[in-house]
Amino acid sequence: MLTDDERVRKACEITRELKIPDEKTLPVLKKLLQENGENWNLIKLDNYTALIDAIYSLDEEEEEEDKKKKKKQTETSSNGSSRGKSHVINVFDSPHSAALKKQSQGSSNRGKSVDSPATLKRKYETRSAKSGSSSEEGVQKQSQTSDGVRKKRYKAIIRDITKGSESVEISLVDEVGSEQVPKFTYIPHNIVYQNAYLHVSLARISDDDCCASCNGDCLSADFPCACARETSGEYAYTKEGLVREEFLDTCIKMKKAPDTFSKFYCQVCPLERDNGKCEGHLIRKFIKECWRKCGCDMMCGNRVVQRGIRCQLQVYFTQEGKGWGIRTLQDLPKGTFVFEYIGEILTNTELYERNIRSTSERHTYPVTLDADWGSEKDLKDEEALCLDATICGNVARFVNHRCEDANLIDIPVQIETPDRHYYHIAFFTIRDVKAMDELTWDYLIDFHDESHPVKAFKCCCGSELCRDKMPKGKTEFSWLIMHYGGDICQQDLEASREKEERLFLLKNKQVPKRWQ
Ligand SMILES: C[S@@+](CC[C@H](N)C(=O)[O-])C[C@H]1O[C@@H](n2cnc3c(N)ncnc32)[C@H](O)[C@@H]1O
Repeated sequence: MLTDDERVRKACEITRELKIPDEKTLPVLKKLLQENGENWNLIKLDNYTALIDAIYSLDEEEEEEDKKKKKKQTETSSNGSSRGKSHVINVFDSPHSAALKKQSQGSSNRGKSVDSPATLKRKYETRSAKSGSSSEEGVQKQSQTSDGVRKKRYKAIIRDITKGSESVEISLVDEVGSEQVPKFTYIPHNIVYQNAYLHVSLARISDDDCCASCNGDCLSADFPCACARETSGEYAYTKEGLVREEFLDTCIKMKKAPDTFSKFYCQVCPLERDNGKCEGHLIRKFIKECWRKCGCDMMCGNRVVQRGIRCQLQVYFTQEGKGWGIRTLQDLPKGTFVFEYIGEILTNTELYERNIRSTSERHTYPVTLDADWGSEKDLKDEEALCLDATICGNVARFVNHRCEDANLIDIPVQIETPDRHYYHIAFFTIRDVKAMDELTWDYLIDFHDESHPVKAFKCCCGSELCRDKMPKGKTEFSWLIMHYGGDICQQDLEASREKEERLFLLKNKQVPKRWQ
């Protein structure tokens, strides 16, 4: 662990490499630290991008001031003799004058006070999350006027895409430097678009569905409260705020080997508009958090998702052709809650109509809320719900797909209503994740499904088990075996229940000896 002095020294070493003197670095650094609640992680981010940007912004302003001064001098002298005018230009253009100018800038810096945090923030925040054309010009102009060094450095485009609506700031950076900033409105909570009907009311929460007599932290009580009943009498979370391993592993297994779990089949499926033939909806495991009628407090260990994002995250432009993605800026242990998928709550009909109207959107952002359709009678199109983060959403709208070995899983979470027609989609880490790793989710796309009305994107996930790279006609199972080797006989393949079990093991690289 470095001391503050060592951190400052390190920051100066970096800026000195860019020929920035310490007397310029230090006051800016001080202001940035004040502004960010002494958060060194943000300062160090992407090799001190925020710091370097703030220093350059200061330079830009000074250059601007210099230009104005020069202009004024020129104007004044043009009112006098023309010799005076050329003299001013010559002095500023000679090598000697450049050195003089540098010196005078240095001294003016020492005398000059650094911008207030608010101004620095404004400079650094070159655009708001909802971009307009003028801010886009700003980004382009920046790259045109940059010198060689500046072109290479990372450009932080948005300091906080959440616009202060989350308890952590989430920056957006573009290391490639050529991408348009995404256009969407950041919302930290789901919101009904128009027709969706959410059965949320206090009257629906019966005594059995809450823990009115609890106090403080339910996880510290001697016995699990009513809210743990949903998860077999044990809370889904540990005291450290992570999803319990056993619960998490069952959820993972459910995703990877769905055919070994119960499914609900609609008679006429709202998702299969054309032929209506239902492919089955998994009856998922839910987490149930304490809520309004419960007696515990907000810091109760059984309230994790509802407290919102706590991890340090960043949106960045991926190099592999996936567009924008999300990475973690800190190590995350297995079972950490990362974010919820937030968007507009639409009925299936509304989504369908929206999709018909939409012009060629490169990326898509809807997720169906079908984790417990089995608990209701057949749902109609105008009842079935989904979340669409295309226009309004949170950071989760940037989560990219990865085949088979993604590091996040979505788990349905019941919070304000026992009725699972509406619920929250929360993302947790499946394994330990290292700082700067991209956070990914397996969208479970079948890349070879030609009957699907929406053509899947060309997958660039980079996974060894990429299903898009799987040769056409190969079953997923044989593709995995091809990858890991093994002499599985046809009978093995046919033993379908076990097959799913084996698929799960193969995907987790736990291939039993006899199969290798
Ligand atoms: C929910 S968005 C994810 C954020 C998106 N990358 C962006 O720039 O806004 C889903 C879209 O991202 C792109 N995408 C996600 N994962 C991908 C992958 N593995 N390969 C290629 N494109 C991917 C696809 O265009 C997809 O429709």
